[in-house]
Amino acid sequence: MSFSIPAEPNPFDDPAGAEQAANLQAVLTVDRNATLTLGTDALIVLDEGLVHRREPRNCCGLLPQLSKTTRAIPFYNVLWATLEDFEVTVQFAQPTGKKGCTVGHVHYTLTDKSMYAHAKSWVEALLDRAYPSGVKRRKKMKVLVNPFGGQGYAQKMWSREVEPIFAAAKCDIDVEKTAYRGHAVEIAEKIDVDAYDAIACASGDGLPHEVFNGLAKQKDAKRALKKVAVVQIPCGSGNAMSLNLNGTDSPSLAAVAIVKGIRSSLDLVAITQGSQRYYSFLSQAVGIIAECDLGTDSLRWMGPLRFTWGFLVRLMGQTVYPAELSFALETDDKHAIQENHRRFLSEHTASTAKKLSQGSLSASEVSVAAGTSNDGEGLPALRYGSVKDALPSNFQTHDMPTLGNFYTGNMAYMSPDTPFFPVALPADGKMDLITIDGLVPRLTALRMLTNVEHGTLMNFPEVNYRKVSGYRITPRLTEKPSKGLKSKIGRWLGGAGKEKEGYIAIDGERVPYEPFQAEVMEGLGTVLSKRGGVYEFDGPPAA
Ligand SMILES: Nc1ncnc2c1ncn2[C@@H]1O[C@H](COP(=O)(O)OP(=O)(O)OP(=O)(O)O)[C@@H](O)[C@H]1O
Repeated sequence: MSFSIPAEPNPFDDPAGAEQAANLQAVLTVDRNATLTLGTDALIVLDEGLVHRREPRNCCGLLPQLSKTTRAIPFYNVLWATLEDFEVTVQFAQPTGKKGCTVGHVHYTLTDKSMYAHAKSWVEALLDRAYPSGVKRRKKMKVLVNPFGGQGYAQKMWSREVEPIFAAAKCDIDVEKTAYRGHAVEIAEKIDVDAYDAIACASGDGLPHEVFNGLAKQKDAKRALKKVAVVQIPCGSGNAMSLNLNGTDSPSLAAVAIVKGIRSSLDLVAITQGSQRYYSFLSQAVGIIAECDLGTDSLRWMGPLRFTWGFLVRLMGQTVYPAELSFALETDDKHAIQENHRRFLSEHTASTAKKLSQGSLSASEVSVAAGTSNDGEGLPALRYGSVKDALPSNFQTHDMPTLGNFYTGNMAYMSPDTPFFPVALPADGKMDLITIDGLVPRLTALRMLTNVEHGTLMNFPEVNYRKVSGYRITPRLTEKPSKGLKSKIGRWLGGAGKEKEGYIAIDGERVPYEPFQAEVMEGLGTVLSKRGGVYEFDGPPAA
């Protein structure tokens, strides 16, 4: 029989002393009598040698006021730290206004050589805080640059704003320019997924779409999509992926977010159309949104305004896009959808805080990290069959002769300030489906438009907001009126043309105006994101 003595507090323990020892571990004293301290969220640099000249306020303004200089560098901004030959260097992302950052550094010499071992463990402790558990250091990345992305500025943005940040963070980079449409599909189809952590697309949303589709063509597609994260360096005209996952469309800020990115799962949507199969990560649009995205070429001179203008013209014309729509409904209770989203976000915040305090990976990250195991062969079978099959029995069908807007999203933001799908979640196994009748009063339609940026569009009774797991849409061909002054002026203003063909956009790319069927493949894709598991839009304000 054994028994244990209950733990008694040791009267010789000195908690204050232990704390002091920990504090000493956090401090590195360097030359110029400066100290580098690991604070709660930031590296604190206290350097008495750095003296500013402040506004002369003393001695009749003749003497400069001397002051100690303290600087706080958030751990999130720390890109790398080294100790080489008694030289300590910390490289970090230094903000340059609201929309960007460059690489800055602090550099000191260790004067007390006996402190070398302490300095070595201090640098490692700094790196542990800069790259907490779950954030991989020195990521290996294949960078694809679309030389035509962002009206031809993508290459410049990559080399000026992003490459120096990846280099400072010691990422292992292999760069390739895409040479033609579809090139990124081929590259991703052939890539050795074991050689990279991520494929980073210096582009708009077109290249990530191609990369997901290329990975989906690999022999061991499921594993490929789990092993390699797809990320966007926002250098295009549409940068929704970066806005949603990293909360920015600034290439340099996104670069830091990628360096610090947490692997997370992303639902992909499998689409069948004719004999084609595509994978969509962002959205599918039929009607007004697709037409504004793809059918306003005559208005290119307007720049980004062309989309809003095209939208308004169609709204005022009460343009309709008749279709038959069938879907597998998960829920259409908007109140329950918003409550569920709020609950998910607060649980995510709580589990992140717990993870940070324990320094451990969350369950979802563990499952994504497991992509290194040999757990997949091909892609999952289609639960609902293809567009060529009979409709599944759990699909409900609606005839929509006056459909104005059909928009399905897998992410919240579709462009800056437009969270069309404010309650979308990255890996909930559901698509967010919006339908709006084309004949809603014009004033209501205008009010809807102004509500999009607040994430409150879904609150309009005229807006159907559903969570679905699959759908089929069969758009009907309609000939728009081609005669008459009104229709001519309409077309000149970028309105709907007389063509029978309409527009369907999948992730912003045009596909044939033919029926298609879609279904969610839960968590099939992998991305890197700032907060891991949630988007950078926190949902509509509570009512
Ligand atoms: N070298 C190339 N020449 C022509 N097209 C290319 C090239 N490289 C990539 N593309 C195509 O450009 C398309 C748009 O790319 P991306 O989304 O990166 O840019 P973007 O600036 O947002 O452009 P867009 O407004 O046209 O979507 C993609 O479909 C891609 O296949």
